[in-house]
Amino acid sequence: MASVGMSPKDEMVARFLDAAARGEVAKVSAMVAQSSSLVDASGENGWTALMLAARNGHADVVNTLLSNGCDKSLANQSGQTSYDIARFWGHKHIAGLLANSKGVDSHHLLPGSSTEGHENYFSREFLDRMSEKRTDGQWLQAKQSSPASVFILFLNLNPLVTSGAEETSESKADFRLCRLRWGSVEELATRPGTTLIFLGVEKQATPPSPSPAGDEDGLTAWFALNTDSDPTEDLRLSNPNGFFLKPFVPRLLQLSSDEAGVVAQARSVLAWHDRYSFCPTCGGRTKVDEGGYKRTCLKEDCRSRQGIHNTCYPRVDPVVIMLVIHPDGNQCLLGRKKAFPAGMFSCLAGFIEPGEAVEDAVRREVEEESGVKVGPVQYLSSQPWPMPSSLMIGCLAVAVSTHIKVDENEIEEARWFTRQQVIDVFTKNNQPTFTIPPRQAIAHQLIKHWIGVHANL
Ligand SMILES: NC(=O)C1=CN([C@@H]2O[C@H](COP(=O)(O)OP(=O)(O)OC[C@H]3O[C@@H](n4cnc5c(N)ncnc54)[C@H](OP(=O)(O)O)[C@@H]3O)[C@@H](O)[C@H]2O)C=CC1
Ligand SMILES: [Mg+2]
Ligand SMILES: [Mg+2]
Ligand SMILES: [Mg+2]
Ligand SMILES: [Zn+2]
Repeated sequence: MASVGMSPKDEMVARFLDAAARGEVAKVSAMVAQSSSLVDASGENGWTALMLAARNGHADVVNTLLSNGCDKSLANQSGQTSYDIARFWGHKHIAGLLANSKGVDSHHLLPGSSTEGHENYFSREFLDRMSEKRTDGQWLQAKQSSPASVFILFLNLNPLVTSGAEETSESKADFRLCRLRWGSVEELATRPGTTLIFLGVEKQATPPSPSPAGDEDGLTAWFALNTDSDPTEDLRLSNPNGFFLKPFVPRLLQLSSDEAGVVAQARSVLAWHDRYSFCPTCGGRTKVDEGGYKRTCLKEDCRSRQGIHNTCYPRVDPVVIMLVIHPDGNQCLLGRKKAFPAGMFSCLAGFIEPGEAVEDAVRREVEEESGVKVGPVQYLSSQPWPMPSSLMIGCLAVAVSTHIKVDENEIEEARWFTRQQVIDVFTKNNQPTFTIPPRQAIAHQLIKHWIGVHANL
C-alpha cells in the first residue's frame, strides 16, 4: 500500500504489488504496459508481484506476469521462489505454471509411469508368503519337519550358496542358494544364536489337492535360518561345495531373479532379529512369534503389548531414488559418493523422514545433496534393497533450477550429463567418460527408462 514519504517510483511499485496481491489482472496488465520494469520489482522482504500472486492463488495474474517476461527464478529474503510459495500455500495449478520451462508445461518431460513388463532385481515374488499361516503353530511345526520343506541358511546374514552358472530365460546366475532339508539343519536350528523364520510356500499354477490323510497339503514351504557361529563343518557332508557369499555386494547381485527375491525377504527379516534382540520399549526380553514376523515382549504389562506398536514388527526403511531431468529435457543429474568405484555416477537417493511424503522427500534430498530445486515428481517403480531393509522408491523428477552446489558430506560430485553422454554409456560408443551402477540397481533402470522413452527428443 502506498504511504506518506515514499518516492513516486516506490509508490508505483507498492500500487503494482498491491494489485497483483489482490488479483486485479486488468490493473496489473495496464501498469506493466506503462512500465515494463515493474514485472520484477520487489517490495518488503524481497516479495515480487509474481510471489504475491502465487501466494494468493491468482493464476491469471501469474500468467500475465509470465507472458510479460518476469523472472520466476527470483527469490525473496527467505530464499523462496514463487514456485516454493505456490507449493507452500497448496496452489498446485500455479506451482505447475511456475515449474515450467520457458512457459511450457514441464510435465511432458516425464515419460509416463508405465513400466509394464519391467521387474527390478530383488522384487520377484517367487514365494506366496501365506501370512495367514504365521499364526498357525501346528501347521508351521508340521511344515518345519516335513522332508519336502526347503531351508536356506545365512551366517551373519551372508547366504550359503554354491557356484555354478545357471542360465535362466532372462538372466545368468553365477551363484545358487543351497537348498537344505530339515535333517541337515535340525540341530543348528535349536542352537542359541540361531533364528528360524518362515518365508512362504512355492507358488503353484493350480491349487494342490489335499492328500487323503488330510495332513499334507502338497505345498512346499521355505524357511530361512541365520546363525552367528560357522556351521560349515557340520554341513560339509550334505553340501561339500557350499560357501557363504562374501563380500555381500556386488556378489549378491549374481543370483537368479527368483532367488534374489527370496534373499531380499529373508535377509531383511533376519537382519531385524539380529539387531532388535530386546524390547525397544522397556528393554525386556522378547520371544519370536508368527513365523518370525513378530517379536513379543515377555513382560505382560509392557506398553508394546497394547495398541499399535511398530517396534514389534520387522522394519522397512523407505528411500527415494530419483533421476532428475534438466528443464531442457535433454540432460539428467547424476552424482557420486566418495565410496563409489572410480568414475561411477548414479541417481541421487535418500531416506524418507518421518511425516514426509515421497514427493517432498525427493525435493528435499535433491536440494540438500545438489542444491538443485525440483518441480514435478513422478513415481516409476520400486525395489527392495536388503542392506539391511531399504525399499527404494524410484522416481523421475523435473528440475526448476540448474545451478549445482553439492553437500560435500554426502556427495563428492554432481553433474548434468547430456542424453548423448548417457546413451554412450549404454552403447559403449565414443569411449564413455563415466559408468553407472549395474542393471540390478534401480538407479540403472531409472536412467535406462528415461533414455528409452525420450529417444527421439
Ligand atoms: N538400489 C540402488 O540403485 C541404490 C540404493 N541405494 C541405497 O539407498 C540407501 C540410502 O541412500 P543414501 O544416499 O545413503 O541416503 P541419505 O542421502 O539419506 O544419506 C544417508 C545418511 O542418512 C542418515 N540416515 C537417516 N535416516 C536413516 C535410516 N533410516 N537408515 C540409515 N541411515 C539413515 C545416515 O547418517 P549417519 O550415518 O550420520 O547416521 C546415513 O549415512 C542406502 O542404503 C543405499 O545403499 C542408494 C543408491 C542406489
Ligand atoms: Mg541425503
Ligand atoms: Mg543420499
Ligand atoms: Mg537423508
Ligand atoms: Zn517391553
